[in-house]
Amino acid sequence: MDNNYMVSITEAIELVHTHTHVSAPTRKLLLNALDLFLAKDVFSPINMPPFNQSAMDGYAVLYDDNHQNNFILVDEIKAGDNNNRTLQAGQAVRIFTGAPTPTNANAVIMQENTSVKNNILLIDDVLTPNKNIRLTGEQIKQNETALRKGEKLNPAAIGFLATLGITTVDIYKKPTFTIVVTGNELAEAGTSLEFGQIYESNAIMLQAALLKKGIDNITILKVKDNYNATKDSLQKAILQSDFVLISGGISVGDYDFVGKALLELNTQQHFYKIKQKPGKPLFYGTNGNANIFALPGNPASALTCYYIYIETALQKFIGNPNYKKQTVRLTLQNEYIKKGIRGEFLKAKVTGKEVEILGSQSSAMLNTFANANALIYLEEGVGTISKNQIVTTYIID
Ligand SMILES: Nc1nc2c(c(=O)[nH]1)N[C@H]1C(S)=C(S)[C@@H](COP(=O)(O)OP(=O)(O)OC[C@H]3O[C@@H](n4cnc5c(N)ncnc54)[C@H](O)[C@@H]3O)O[C@H]1N2
Ligand code: MOO
Repeated sequence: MDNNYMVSITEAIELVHTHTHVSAPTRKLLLNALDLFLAKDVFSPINMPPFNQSAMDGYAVLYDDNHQNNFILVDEIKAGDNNNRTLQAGQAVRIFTGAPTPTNANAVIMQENTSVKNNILLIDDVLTPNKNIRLTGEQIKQNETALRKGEKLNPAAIGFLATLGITTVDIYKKPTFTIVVTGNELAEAGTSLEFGQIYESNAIMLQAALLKKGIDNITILKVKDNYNATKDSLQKAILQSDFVLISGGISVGDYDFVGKALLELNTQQHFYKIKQKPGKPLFYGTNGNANIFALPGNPASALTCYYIYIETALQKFIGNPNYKKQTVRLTLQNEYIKKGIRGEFLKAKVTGKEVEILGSQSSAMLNTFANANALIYLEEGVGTISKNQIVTTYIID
């Protein structure tokens, strides 16, 4: 691909959808699978409930046309009792919530609607078949599908599988990330700045964004603007990670070595440069199992590209069937004068159904991004937009 060729935003998103490598399935303990997506259907190994259960504290009875109000009490069964008995018509047992009802009991009467005199149970209630009995397998039967491939394991899903006695599940594993930070001008926070230096902030920012998505296996490599050092770091990152994010060094300057090094390492380039602002010089490629994004060094560009492209790729990788980013349509609160024809992502603040474009839209500035909870998307070719216009917005969280 010609390195001056710029794809459109929609083409770039489509290429990410198409080329992102998906995770290999792996078996995990239930709790370690929280928020991950099932790689296989899960079948229930048991009936749930496994036996007819009382849903109330009261009395289990075997009633028929001749036995509706008076029953002889013959036993007591509490939760956990291994008492698998039967009744004769007209008999009742004292029973408690969660206890196994006698095999042929056909109703449980809550104790508030009963009285007992001389071992005779009197009922002030209407008897209906299986009243207050949780029947065997009524939630799920043995071998039925409990959860389907692609479902996300939220706390309820984990609880549900635990009720079936399941301890492990096959999920798509979380990716490992390496963030490669390039730039001679970058100093560590906590040290004093020499003239010409700025503090390095992209690594921790991207790390924070990934941590919010539950990604914690992140290696950070820092490299000077030197071709061989850049190439060596990229080689290492590609071999060790599912995702490689590179910050800086991707533009056209004499010391921007990232693009050249990635191609030299036989990376398959899917695009390099997008008709967008910010984040024009964004490289996306794959190499072996690695998904590679070389982000512009400007902090707001890097973070915008993260939200729009990398988060999408991440969701595809972890098997989310709905990995495509959703937008909402909101009413704009302030005018924006758009210059140029590139598509734009604007830092914005959503309140209810309204959205406000924030100041400091420069790709070098994070001061208003820090207050943003959304990115407004203006398509290529769109001109100035006015107050009360409906705009397409990505919510970032
Ligand atoms: N002749 C041209 N020059 C530039 C173009 C162009 O099309 N033609 N594009 C501009 C645009 S747009 C962007 S965005 C940048 C991207 O450049 P790089 O990705 O090569 O990034 P750097 O030059 O390394 O850095 C850009 C800027 O960001 C600061 N930076 C870099 N890394 C960090 C970091 N880890 N933490 C904080 N700040 C960082 C860096 O000091 C620069 O100020 O290229 C334009 N130039
Ligand atoms: O594309 Mo750059 O990210 O506008 O500054």
